[in-house]
Amino acid sequence: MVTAKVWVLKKHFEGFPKISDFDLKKIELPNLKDGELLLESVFLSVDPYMRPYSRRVMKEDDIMIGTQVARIVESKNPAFTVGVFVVARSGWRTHFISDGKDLQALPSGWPESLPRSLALGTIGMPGLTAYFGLLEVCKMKPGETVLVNAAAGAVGSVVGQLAKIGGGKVVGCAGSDDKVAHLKKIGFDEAFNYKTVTSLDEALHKASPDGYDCFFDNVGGEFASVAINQMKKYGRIAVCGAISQYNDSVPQKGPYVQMPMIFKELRMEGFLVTSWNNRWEEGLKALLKWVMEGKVKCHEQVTEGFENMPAAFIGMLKGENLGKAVVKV
Ligand SMILES: NC(=O)C1=CN([C@@H]2O[C@H](COP(=O)(O)OP(=O)(O)OC[C@H]3O[C@@H](n4cnc5c(N)ncnc54)[C@H](OP(=O)(O)O)[C@@H]3O)[C@@H](O)[C@H]2O)C=CC1
Ligand SMILES: CCCCC/C=C\CC(=O)/C=C/C=C/C=C/[C@@H](O)CCCC(=O)O
Repeated sequence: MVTAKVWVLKKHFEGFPKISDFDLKKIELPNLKDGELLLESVFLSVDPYMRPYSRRVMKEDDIMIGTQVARIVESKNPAFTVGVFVVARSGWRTHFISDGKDLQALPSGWPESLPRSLALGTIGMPGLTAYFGLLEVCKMKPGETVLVNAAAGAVGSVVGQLAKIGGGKVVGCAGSDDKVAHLKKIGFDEAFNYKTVTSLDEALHKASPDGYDCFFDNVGGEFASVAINQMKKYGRIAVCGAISQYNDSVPQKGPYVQMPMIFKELRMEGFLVTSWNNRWEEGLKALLKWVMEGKVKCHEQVTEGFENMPAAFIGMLKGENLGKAVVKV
């Protein structure tokens, strides 16, 4: 019998999640039946969506939702071999049993030298979010100017690099000077610390006096209200996330966007990366190629230890991560 450790949602979050909202439990796993696999989590993802989704899809005492890179340690399923690594959506667990149907193989051609944790970030769901959000929602064209916030994070850092590959000018903002320095290092044309500028409006104008063709919004709230006034005519806004609001007990007033939307004839479109599930293989193949060619640089914030999952999650929500936040078991 294998004993799995799991993190459950002890109490629904009120405002910012607290360590006391989580509970660490042990579960004795049964012996495998024919067709089943036993897997151990190697890397686990902590993502912003877990905060808003917890209220929508979880009840108290549920195991926290989430994805992991896991290794097959025992197999009674001829289609799966012990030692193989896969991406699973089994939540915050150290070990779990699967029938194989919910497992994704790493993209073919994954080199031994490439950290498998990237399958949770740049070459995974966040990277695909950047890929489809920029190419299919923003529909960025060469020579255009792209604005992205939370730019040093898992999604934003890929948006900026894909925009450069696509021949765009890229402006990014993030919440620390170290993150701003990182953005410039990975090729952003302009970058600023939104927490320290005296005026967001002036900072956005200085970074691109002609305005923005595409705005990849990860943050929402006040930032979106200011940024929309600097969109160029016929600009496109990809509403990817609203992390500035996830921890609000009372939702902020939405940005007043009607006037610029009308007079600039803007297109604003919300999207979920899961809407392109049938094209994830295409996206992952492209992202893996760009990473191997050195055109997309990857950065991870690795927290050691399964016991530190709540701290890693809370830290990410507070902006303590540079790059994709993952937990190494
Ligand atoms: N639509 C979709 O299908 C998907 C949407 N998303 C969304 O994309 C966004 C980025 O996700 P991801 O890249 O995984 O996360 P990140 O790796 O970017 O980490 C979250 C970052 O958000 C920033 N942040 C946190 N709170 C605030 C705030 N109040 N105001 C401004 N910035 C804040 C912090 O960076 P900083 O230092 O810049 O403050 C923090 O590091 C999220 O909104 C997420 O929900 C992600 C995946 C799929
Ligand atoms: C209050 C409404 C909030 C709506 C959307 C909030 C955030 C958008 C976002 O971050 C969406 C993320 C989508 C992630 C998809 C992840 C899947 O690959 C895996 C889901 C994990 C699981 O099923 O356990």
